[in-house]
Amino acid sequence: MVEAISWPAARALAAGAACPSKPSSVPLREALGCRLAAPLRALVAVPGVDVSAMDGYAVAGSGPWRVVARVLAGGAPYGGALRAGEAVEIATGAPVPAGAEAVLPYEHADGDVPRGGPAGDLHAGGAGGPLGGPVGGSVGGVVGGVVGGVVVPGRHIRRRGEDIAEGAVVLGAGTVVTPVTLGLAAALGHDVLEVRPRPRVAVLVTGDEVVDAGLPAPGRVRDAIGPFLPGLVEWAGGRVATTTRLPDGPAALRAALAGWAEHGAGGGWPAGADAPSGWPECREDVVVVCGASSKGPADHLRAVLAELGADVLVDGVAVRPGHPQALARLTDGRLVVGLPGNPFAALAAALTLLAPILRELSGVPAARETSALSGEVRPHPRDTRLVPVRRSGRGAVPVGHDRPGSLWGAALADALAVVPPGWSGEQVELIELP
Ligand SMILES: Nc1nc2c(c(=O)[nH]1)N[C@H]1C(S)=C(S)[C@@H](COP(=O)(O)OP(=O)(O)OC[C@H]3O[C@@H](n4cnc5c(N)ncnc54)[C@H](O)[C@@H]3O)O[C@H]1N2
Ligand code: MOO
Repeated sequence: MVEAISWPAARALAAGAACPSKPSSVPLREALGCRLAAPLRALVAVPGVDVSAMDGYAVAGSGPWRVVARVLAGGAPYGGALRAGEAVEIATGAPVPAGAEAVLPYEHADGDVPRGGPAGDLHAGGAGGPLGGPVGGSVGGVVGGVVGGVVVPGRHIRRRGEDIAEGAVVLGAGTVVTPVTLGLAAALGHDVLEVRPRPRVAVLVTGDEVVDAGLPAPGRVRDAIGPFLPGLVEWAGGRVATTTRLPDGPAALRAALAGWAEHGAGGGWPAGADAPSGWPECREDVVVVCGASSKGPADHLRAVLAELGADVLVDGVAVRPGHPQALARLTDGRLVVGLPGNPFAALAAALTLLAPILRELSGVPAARETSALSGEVRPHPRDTRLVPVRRSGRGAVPVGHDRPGSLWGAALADALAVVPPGWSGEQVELIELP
């Protein structure tokens, strides 16, 4: 057991306690924010065939050209090869017929070309489009008609694989999946991505005085930690799988940490235990316990961890706020993070112990930033202070309202400044807030 270790040591120890998750295939939507576990390859070429880059006419040889067909994106391609002097009316993205040497956009075509919303009508394939006259008619530009103009060979034809060749590696393993990555992956034919999956987090909110909704009665407080954890966990690369309210008392906490499967033999709750209703089987990677971290009569976390034979890795951190935080490993390998009940202290502890664990498990890196600090800051002689700040042209400025029981300052802030013990004005690290 380690007593109140320094803040940097606690953060490093938390990161080192996590074993990175095994790669798995997940549907595109679920991959957002994860790291690619394998390079992303093009399963198809882009474009997949030679296509037109413009709405107009695909032409062969020199003009004028007789319009022999119309080809729409998504419609049947032109069956044969174009011969010199022939053209097909073509939509952007439609396959260019064999033999076509260039595409002549409508607006560069001479002759009796009807006007009026060519692209939209052509894409829609609707009759009444610009060239929507009867097939075989004699108006210039319609099938059977004639168009002229000047073309540059190869112009306005996107060749197969010109943007991305089939089989090309477009992103390396380790890339973080962004919304744009999902679009690219879909364009390249992927339905699933091989990623480091998001670690699953179970949240246990303790405290008989804690209520979930409405105005808290005298002596009660609204849960302010449960509501911020899912977003924080998601931001750090994980996912909150369950949030469970527990009554004060060691039995419920012990049972919840040990898991329903072990304690609910025969489907029942252990005799004498005040069982939380609907407690799901707890098989997440990390369990977060909110409250019960200190030394009061209702603070049972340490005793329960000891009973369960957990390996306590961190027992108190020299940081303000948040010093009663804890980290332990259960015998089945799951990590338990103990957050203090005071909400700003819980946030500080979540950023100290939980976020590094989730980042290590998911492989999603944290932004690193240092800054000058201006305004009044009182360093602590022995402990690191985490101070809510806003960035400004003259450095990070404390926003105040930073009592351990209140999230006001952190809600006004865009980062926490890490003020080391005995700080004397040098640049400080900023931890980004979710
Ligand atoms: N004798 C000592 N007492 C305390 C110490 C200490 O070292 N020795 N440390 C203090 C510090 S610092 C903190 S932080 C708190 C930590 O308390 P616990 O983690 O044991 O949490 P509780 O006692 O249950 O609650 C503390 C405080 O927070 C409120 N609370 C609890 N859960 C929530 C929640 N989900 N949302 C909003 N507020 C919550 C609770 O009502 C209490 O007011 O211990 C100090 N005491
Ligand atoms: O540090 Mo407690 O963690 O002050 O609120």
